[in-house]
Amino acid sequence: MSCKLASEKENLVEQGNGSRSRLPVFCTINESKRKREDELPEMCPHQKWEDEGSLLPPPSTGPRSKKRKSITHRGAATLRSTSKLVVGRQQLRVDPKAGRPPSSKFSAGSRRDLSIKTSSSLSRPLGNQNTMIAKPGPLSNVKNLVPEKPAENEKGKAVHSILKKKRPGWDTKGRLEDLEAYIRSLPDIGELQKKLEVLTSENLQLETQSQNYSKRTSQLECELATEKLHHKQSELIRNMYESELQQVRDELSKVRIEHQKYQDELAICKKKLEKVQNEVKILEVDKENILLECSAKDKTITDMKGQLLCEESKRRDLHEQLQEVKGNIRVFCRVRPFTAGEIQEGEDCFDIPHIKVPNDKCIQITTETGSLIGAKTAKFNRFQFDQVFGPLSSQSDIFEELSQLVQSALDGINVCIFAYGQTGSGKTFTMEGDTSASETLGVIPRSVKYIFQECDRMQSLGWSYTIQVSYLEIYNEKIQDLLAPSWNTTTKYELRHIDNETYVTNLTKEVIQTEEHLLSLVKLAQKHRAVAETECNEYSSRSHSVFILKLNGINTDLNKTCSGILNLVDLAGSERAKNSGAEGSHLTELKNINSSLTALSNCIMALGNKSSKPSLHIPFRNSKLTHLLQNCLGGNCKTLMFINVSPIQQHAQESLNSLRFAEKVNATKIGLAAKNF
Ligand SMILES: Nc1ncnc2c1ncn2[C@@H]1O[C@H](COP(=O)(O)OP(=O)(O)OP(=O)(O)O)[C@@H](O)[C@H]1O
Repeated sequence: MSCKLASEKENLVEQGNGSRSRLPVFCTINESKRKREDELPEMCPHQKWEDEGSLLPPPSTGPRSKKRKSITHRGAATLRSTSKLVVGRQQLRVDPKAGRPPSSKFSAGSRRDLSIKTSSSLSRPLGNQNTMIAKPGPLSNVKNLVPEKPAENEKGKAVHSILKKKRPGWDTKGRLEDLEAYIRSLPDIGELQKKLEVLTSENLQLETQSQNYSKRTSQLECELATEKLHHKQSELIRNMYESELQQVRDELSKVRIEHQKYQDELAICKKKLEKVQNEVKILEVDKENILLECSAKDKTITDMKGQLLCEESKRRDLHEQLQEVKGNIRVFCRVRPFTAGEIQEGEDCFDIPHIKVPNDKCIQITTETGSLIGAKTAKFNRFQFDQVFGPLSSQSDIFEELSQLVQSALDGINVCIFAYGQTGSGKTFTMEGDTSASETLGVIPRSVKYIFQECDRMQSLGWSYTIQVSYLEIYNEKIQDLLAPSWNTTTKYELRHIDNETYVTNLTKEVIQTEEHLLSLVKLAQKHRAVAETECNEYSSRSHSVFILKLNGINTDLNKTCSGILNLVDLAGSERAKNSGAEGSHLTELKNINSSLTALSNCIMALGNKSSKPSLHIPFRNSKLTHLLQNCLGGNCKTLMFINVSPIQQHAQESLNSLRFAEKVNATKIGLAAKNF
């Protein structure tokens, strides 16, 4: 029984244009014959196979198949555009469509080999199949080359039917007939050749076309690659620009927001500006009104200033008249309290048993006098003065009464204020005070403060002042400068007279601008005194200190000047030499002190008598003190004598002496004070 070997194996067939087409190869074999063939002894396998009338060799298996394979290779067929069918030594062109050689007859050689060859150049083994039928490939021309299935045309059907016939081995003729019939059924080889030629030419055209297409394809691919590159570049650039654009857009949106913000602020500012401008307009109107008011007020001020000057002039006149009434020489009495060291614990420092101040103009000192029978009797010594200050009186109480005299000095009058009394009676406390506290400041710092205040007030009236200070001491009739940069006793200070004015040679004159400046000068003076104290015991008690303030005023509006001198004198202790029991240098000191105090007393007395006796000589030059103060004593000056009284019982007699001296001074009437204009 013959069977079809599942032989639809596909083979690749190269075509003219280089492409490949898969061709199925059919292989049929009569299996029963093959069995029989295997059973045949010593037969040439070709012979056997040919004898059985089969065109195709059986599938190759084992040693036999190798032989067949060789046959097959010899007869191997590779379908190309041109195919040849070789039968024996005859080559027949095969028309694959017709499936038969052009001639229906062909002779078989002694060795009846059957093989199908393709053009040698492209031939390639198709495997061990014996029969091949090319199936239609992708090209239409190739389709024509491949014969249809034998069963699909008439001739093929006939061949098939012939081949299917069972011929006995011995029926050689029959088998030949079958073969001839089969050959006849094959297509016309000439036609096939023509078709092959056409196909070859078409194939060449197609190859050329294909090459052109390939070139064009590679060219296009190149262009495409370039285009792609350009496209990619453009894309990159676009991306870059898009990114930049985005950034710019972001920035723009930010700027727009900022711009909006600024516009809002600008609008607010504009509103504010408008408001301020309106306010400015209102203010300008106000300003004009105020300027008008100011000019009106200026006129009023000028008028008032004139009035004030008149009033000031009247005030000065009235002040002078008042001072006149009060007297150009006045006496104030001050009783100091006990110091802490002078009383027992629990005792009242203000309670002084032997001194009483019945009113502000009277003082009573009780002294004891011995009688003949030995019993002591109390004697009440009463004195009347312009003002009496008890132990409770403060520094400010004192200055309140004094300030009018300081004002006189500012008005251009020479003023002398003396502190007279025994040692320790409170002279220095009254004149300088304790500079550690404002309440305990004495006459000197308070006068300066008052002068500065008055200078400010007078400035509004057109007055400007210069304040010049000198501070000296007279010890044993010798002048010492307390404001010298350093304490020295070698410098000579002499009294001179120029233009009716007394001055001291080499004396320091400090122009002071502030109170502080003055206080620093007071401290310097205290320092010099302390040095002098170490050189000479109780120096300050035995010297007269003179604080001199020269006040020079100028009023350019009134074209006036004024010059006044304020002398604040802390006199030396007024102890009587015979009572003190002093000897030697101390006695000399006391004598000098007493002679100068007597000279002062004499001068004051003489000044008092001068009104009735104009030719009366005033002994100013009897002491350095009166010589120095001669221009500040007398008719054109004002004098205030402070009598300081000690609270100590043992000092009562000395106190009485001071009070009696003061009483005499108080009784003196000096002529009218004259202004230094
Ligand atoms: N009014 C007073 N209130 C309180 N203490 C006073 C008063 N007066 C003077 N003293 C005190 O009494 C003491 C003596 O005073 P002060 O030194 O002023 O006397 P003095 O007369 O100047 O003496 P001297 O002649 O020795 O200089 C001082 O301790 C002083 O502080």
